[in-house]
Amino acid sequence: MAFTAKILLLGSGELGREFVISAKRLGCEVIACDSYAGAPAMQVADGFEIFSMLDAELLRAAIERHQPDYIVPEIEAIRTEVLADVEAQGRTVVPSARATIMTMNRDRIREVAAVELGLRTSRYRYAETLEEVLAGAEHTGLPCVIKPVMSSSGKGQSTVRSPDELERAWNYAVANMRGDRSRVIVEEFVDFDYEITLLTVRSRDGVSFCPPIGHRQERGDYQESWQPAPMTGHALAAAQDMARAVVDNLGGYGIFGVEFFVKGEDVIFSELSPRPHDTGMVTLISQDLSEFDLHARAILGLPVPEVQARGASASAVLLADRESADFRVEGLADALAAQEGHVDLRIFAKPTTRPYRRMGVTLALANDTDSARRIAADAAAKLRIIYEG
Ligand SMILES: Nc1ncnc2c1ncn2[C@@H]1O[C@H](COP(=O)(O)OP(=O)(O)OP(=O)(O)O)[C@@H](O)[C@H]1O
Ligand SMILES: NCC(=O)N[C@@H]1O[C@H](COP(=O)([O-])[O-])[C@@H](O)[C@H]1O
Ligand SMILES: [Mg+2]
Repeated sequence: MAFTAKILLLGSGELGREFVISAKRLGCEVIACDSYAGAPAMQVADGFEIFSMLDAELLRAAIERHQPDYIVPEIEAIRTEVLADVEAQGRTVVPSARATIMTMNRDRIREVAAVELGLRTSRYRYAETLEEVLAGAEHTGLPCVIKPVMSSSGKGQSTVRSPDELERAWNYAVANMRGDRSRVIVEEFVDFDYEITLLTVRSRDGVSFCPPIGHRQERGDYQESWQPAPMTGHALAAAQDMARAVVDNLGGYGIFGVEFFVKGEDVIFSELSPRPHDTGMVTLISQDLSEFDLHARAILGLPVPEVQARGASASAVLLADRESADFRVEGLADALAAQEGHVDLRIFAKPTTRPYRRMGVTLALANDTDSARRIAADAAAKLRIIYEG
């Protein structure tokens, strides 16, 4: 078959699945990798590989076997040294090996943003012992947020409000971190008015932005998102300037989800994903080209036109509440029968559930973001996970 390009996708969750669909529409061949069988992106890809992407030898072997034109990371937990090696040998890593290394480690990206680029961030300190955690909290003040430097989706993260909680937060972070570096970041708690993801595309046409996405998080994990997030022109311009500086520093082509906290007119850089962002699933309904379409176009070196927004939109998540390998999702007809606005959904068809695992998302398009949020949340509430075992 005459495919446009061959892509090795490292990580095959719900974000990967939508990316595969976008890439397939442009004629690509995609091999989806993850550590378990039946992952969402594997269900729609041309081929799949099941192995731990943290294992350098297995990762190298998969790259050798498939000889991809593009290596597209979809998760953070990847042996990024291998990506640096293969990039040095001439392979294309999306957006760049450097971007994957910097963003996998909170301390590295924080140094780029706060020190090298001088962007506004929360006050912070790193800590490798309980004593350093205590000193860090002295520096930031309380409340503070403690996170492993290697983690995502809020894993190992806690907010500390009184000094006697610091030890528990340190132990929790170390117990839930990824990788082998017992290192945390102690961050000043930012009492923000709202937080946003600014989807930023770096392509052959330069840097462009999607309208800002507002979102609400619980346990460090996203619950609902909406677009456009209302913000002043001044605050949006400040966020765009910071996002541009960061993505130009990281380099390469693709979409980035740049996260900010906003308080009044102050815009504070938080972190970013060098790939589609979970809160950006709202673009599946809100834009003519979704974040996944934009990622695919940018990677392939295709033109990236200005995004056409369809209107006020929102997404809301469907979460599991227990462990099961025998379950089904019901209520799709009820969820899609909203009387108002347009409603759509994605069911990820993951093979197992666990508490708080994201199993699906609802999408709504309405006259204003408040209505879109309400419609998306109502639709999500009509979806039910029926556990058989
Ligand atoms: N310093 C802070 N002050 C206030 N809230 C914070 C702070 N740091 C994190 N949070 C809250 O926790 C959420 C998750 O934090 P962060 O994005 O750093 O974690 P993450 O594990 O990388 O999440 P993801 O991988 O899903 O983006 C933020 O979106 C925000 O709601
Ligand atoms: N915030 C990062 C994020 O949303 N990542 C998305 O979740 C998947 C893992 O889900 P799982 O833990 O349910 O397998 C990842 O593969 C990616 O699609
Ligand atoms: Mg985040």
